[in-house]
Amino acid sequence: MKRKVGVLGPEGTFSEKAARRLMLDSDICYFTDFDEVIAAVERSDLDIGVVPLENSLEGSVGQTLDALLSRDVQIVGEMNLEVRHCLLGRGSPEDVKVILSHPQALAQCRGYLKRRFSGAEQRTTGSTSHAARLAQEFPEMAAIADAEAGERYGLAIIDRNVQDSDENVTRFAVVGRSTPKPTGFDKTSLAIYLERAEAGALWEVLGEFAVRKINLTKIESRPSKMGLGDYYFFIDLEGHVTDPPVEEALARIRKRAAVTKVLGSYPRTASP
Ligand SMILES: O=C(O)C(=O)C[C@]1(C(=O)O)C=C[C@@H](O)C=C1
Repeated sequence: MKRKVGVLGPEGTFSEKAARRLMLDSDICYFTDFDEVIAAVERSDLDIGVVPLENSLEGSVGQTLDALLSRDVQIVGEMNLEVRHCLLGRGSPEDVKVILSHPQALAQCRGYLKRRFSGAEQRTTGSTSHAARLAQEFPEMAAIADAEAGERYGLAIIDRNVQDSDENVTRFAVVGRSTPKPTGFDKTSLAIYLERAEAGALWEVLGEFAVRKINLTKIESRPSKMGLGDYYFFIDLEGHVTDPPVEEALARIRKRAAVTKVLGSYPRTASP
């Protein structure tokens, strides 16, 4: 039986592109946002979901991090996708009065939009392909989306490669329900909450990794939503949660931190 894979819809999103690159033989199901995808994995309505985690120009995707933290799922894989945006529409550039896209995509093209379309109104949509579907209906609207979404919705390419840098890479998480076995080339993602952030608390947590020569590939803070200045720390490290040094470090950190949640331990991609 084909695996049921959930992504942001409608057809033609970058999330779908990432999912198809990873799993050729699958049934793709479309959802309105990343939390919906992750919730469907949690309910076992899906085998897996593919959601964006972070982008090289715009940073983390907050909704994905929040859903991974609050829901009972595991990251089971990751993949990096080069994101090339096009300006798509039915008319010529002079006809464009409104530019539509997902907030992440508009932000990745901020410089271009300011330079070339400072007079146009920008409106956010649920996804890049949703923008393309809307632009199909209104000639004064143009969408920032993938060239393939343009083909699917019958739009012309007004401009190609409109992202602000060619180094525009989005890292996607593959989300499932159980932890993959160690491969010897793994990554572990954690969320840590230090209730009483005393002086040196974060330093002590990081020290547990440093003394065991565990390499961290990412650390960032995200609001706990319990008050201004109160944060969760999201940490990625090289290694599997069953590797003895990682296990030891986590056992020590659990004594110190109010929350230590393993978001997943999964094979890491060779590219950074
Ligand atoms: O709207 C889409 O096409 C998506 O899959 C979402 C998304 C994102 O939120 O990061 C995915 C990749 C790009 O970074 C831009 C948009």
